[in-house]
Amino acid sequence: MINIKNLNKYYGKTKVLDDISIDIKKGEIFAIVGHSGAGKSTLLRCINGLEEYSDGSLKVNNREIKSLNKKELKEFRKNIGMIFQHFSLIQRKTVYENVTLPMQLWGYDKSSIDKKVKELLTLVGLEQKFNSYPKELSGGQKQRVAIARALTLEPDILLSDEATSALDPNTTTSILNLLKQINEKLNITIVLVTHEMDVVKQIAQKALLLEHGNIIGFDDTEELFLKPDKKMKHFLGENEVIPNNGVNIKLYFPKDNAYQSFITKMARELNMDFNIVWGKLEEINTHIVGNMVININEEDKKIVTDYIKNHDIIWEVL
Ligand SMILES: Nc1ncnc2c1ncn2[C@@H]1O[C@H](COP(=O)(O)OP(=O)(O)OP(=O)(O)O)[C@@H](O)[C@H]1O
Repeated sequence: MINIKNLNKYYGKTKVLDDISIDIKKGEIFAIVGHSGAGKSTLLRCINGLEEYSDGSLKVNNREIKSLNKKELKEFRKNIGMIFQHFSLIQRKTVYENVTLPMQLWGYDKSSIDKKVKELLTLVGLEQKFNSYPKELSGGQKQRVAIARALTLEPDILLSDEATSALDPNTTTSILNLLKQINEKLNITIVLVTHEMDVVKQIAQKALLLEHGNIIGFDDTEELFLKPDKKMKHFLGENEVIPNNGVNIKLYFPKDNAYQSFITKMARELNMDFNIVWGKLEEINTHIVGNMVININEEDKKIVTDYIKNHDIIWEVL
């Protein structure tokens, strides 16, 4: 659905996107992640045609964005909804009026606007707030209004630029659940920009990690977090503290495997005690994944690694 190949983007002489190649499939929830200044918003703006790109290709539904003329671009953007960190609502208009705006601009008739707006405000759980003004709403409710407004023109794609960054953790989760529901119910592809790893873990099926405009990771979310490579670990600022003596073996528990009592079974069958020196279990994209580091004596290395090799476990000696 969105195919990006060897995309470069400069501001003046500064390269802010460097050789980006990714494919985003229809119906996917895709996260673009990175620290401040990584180029996330720039990439998002290239996808909706708000920003020109220097070279490379960016196709949405098989159409090259940079070859669209003004009129085609306007039509193209109709197919893309967008939500922002600070909601971008008009303060002097009611919730209902805010949501009607895109349809009014496109000249829809009053009765279809009314039908659509009521339907969407119900979908986002704001049927009691039609006549409220933005200042009377909580942050989460404001984002719900913005989501309803972004869906009025029935887009295929919803772009979210840090849409939960101004919200507390519980409200963030409720907005992410709403986005998931929209993705499933309306089959809308969602591309979200965020600097929050928790957001990625909660919602994204696939993620792109950007650093200074370069791709440093691009994979299924579980894979990225389950077995992070050196760059990813550095990115997450995460390092296990492990003993200097003996042998440290790291075991990875992929989804659906995390609760298996592998370590206790191994201890029993090998009649050996292990020191568990580091471990983590977490929920990523509704699956539990995790890893654990055990410390063993040097002389037990062969018997333990032989045992692990005979089981369906991802592992490494650190
Ligand atoms: N209009 C512009 N003109 C010149 N430089 C720009 C412009 N917009 C962004 N940049 C630069 O491009 C780089 C990427 O910016 P971008 O906003 O895409 O990063 P980001 O990852 O979204 O960061 P943040 O999370 O802080 O919004 C930064 O170095 C920024 O200073």
